[in-house]
Amino acid sequence: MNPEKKSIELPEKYMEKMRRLLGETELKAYLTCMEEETFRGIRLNPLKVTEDCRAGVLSSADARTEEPVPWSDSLGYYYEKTGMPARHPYYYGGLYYLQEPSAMAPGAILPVEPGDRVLDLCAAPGGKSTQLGARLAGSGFLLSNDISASRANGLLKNLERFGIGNILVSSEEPERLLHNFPVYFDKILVDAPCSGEGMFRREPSMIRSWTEKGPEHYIPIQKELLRCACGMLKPGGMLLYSTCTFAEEEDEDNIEWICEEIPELEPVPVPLKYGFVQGSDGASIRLFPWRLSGEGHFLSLLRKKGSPDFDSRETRQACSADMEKNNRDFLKKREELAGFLKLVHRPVEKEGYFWEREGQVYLLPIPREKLPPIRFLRTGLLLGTLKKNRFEPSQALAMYLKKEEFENGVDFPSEDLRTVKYLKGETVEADNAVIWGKDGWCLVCTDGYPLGFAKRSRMTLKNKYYPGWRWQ
Ligand SMILES: C[S@@+](CC[C@H](N)C(=O)[O-])C[C@H]1O[C@@H](n2cnc3c(N)ncnc32)[C@H](O)[C@@H]1O
Repeated sequence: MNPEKKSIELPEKYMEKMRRLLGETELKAYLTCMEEETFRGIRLNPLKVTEDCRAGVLSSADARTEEPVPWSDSLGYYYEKTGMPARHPYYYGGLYYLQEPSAMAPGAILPVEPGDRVLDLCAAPGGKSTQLGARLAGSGFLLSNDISASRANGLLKNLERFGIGNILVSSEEPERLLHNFPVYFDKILVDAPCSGEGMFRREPSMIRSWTEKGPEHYIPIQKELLRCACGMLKPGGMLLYSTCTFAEEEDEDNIEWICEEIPELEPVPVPLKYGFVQGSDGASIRLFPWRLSGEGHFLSLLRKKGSPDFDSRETRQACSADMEKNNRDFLKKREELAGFLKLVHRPVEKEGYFWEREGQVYLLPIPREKLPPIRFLRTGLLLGTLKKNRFEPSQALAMYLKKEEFENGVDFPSEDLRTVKYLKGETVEADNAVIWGKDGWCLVCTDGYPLGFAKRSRMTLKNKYYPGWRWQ
């Protein structure tokens, strides 16, 4: 499958460890596979890609349709080294995310359901958050956090590009999150920073950083992440801990430690399918690159004993009455927004709470009073900005909508040069074959998938695509 050979030198200390973990035969298989080409994958966005257009999207993304990533909920596909899925307008339309195939497992195995409160504690750049957010299908919400503010910016862009509106994005210390969200979440992912042993083939620079900062550097960080995350988990809730390292001291040993610290936690065995290898605790799993088509990951699923609260239906009914009142009052005060929403053929006023801060209007997934004082990069879906007597819609709103959900639009074929021109920020001219509606705000699409907004005057489209999102 991977004919190209490459040579990777591994530190002796690491080799000894792997020999102990694997034994001679498996070690040989490991070393052989380290000379082969790395696996590359894309994961489709189920919020945008329907069954009937799946084949077309995959072929545009240069993906191999005959071989889905087995553990990816039928959303992941492989592509060859020569493929360039990030150089297609569909990538800009949020139709898929580029993700190493083994990294698709945690987001597929954590059993997220619509309506859940989900926390992704170490979320940037958003591979797993985009997956978890899509699984919520617009109901419940996802708090995506990363301690690095610069990385969290990229995370936000990826979530917005995927069209996920029910998000909170923060850049906070886990301890501070714990203080503000004790015993709060139904599902939590801790995709911890680690020594990265599973990434050595894909990113050989990780080998050097392993010799400088090996497992010992990461263990205390991982324990702290687990301690805080478990404190935020509700009884009956599930937590998935994952790393991209094979080191037992960062993997099973941490799980054993947290289960001793918090006796209400119990490991939930992950089914041994697809070539997964059982961890030494009998419940967790490893993905090894010589056993399956992926680079390497460790996963452990934990459950907090006790029953989930069953008041959620009542709470939701009360919430929807509050939401209606909040939004009615808001629209009375903000006629510019009310006027703009006449162009939107989707009941956004039933999908969250309108809230304004410094001229920006958001659709919050939870009432404003429930937002704790933490460092948010984003609170819900940014709908747009209130200017003097007018409302300017955001890029995030364009990505949230479907083509038919906006009154005025233009739809360029993806191979039409005007599509890339639009993505580069240029003014483009439309024609009668591709445009509908009237002058004013216009949703620019490609093959039926929204890319952003433009301001239309006759056939001229003044570009409103965000500069930070442009085609490079
Ligand atoms: C393995 S990466 C996460 C990858 C991400 N889950 C994805 O799928 O795209 C680990 C992340 O943890 C973040 N991180 C490191 N220490 C942290 C801490 N104490 N709290 C929160 N995030 C942390 C890093 O900035 C890094 O982005």
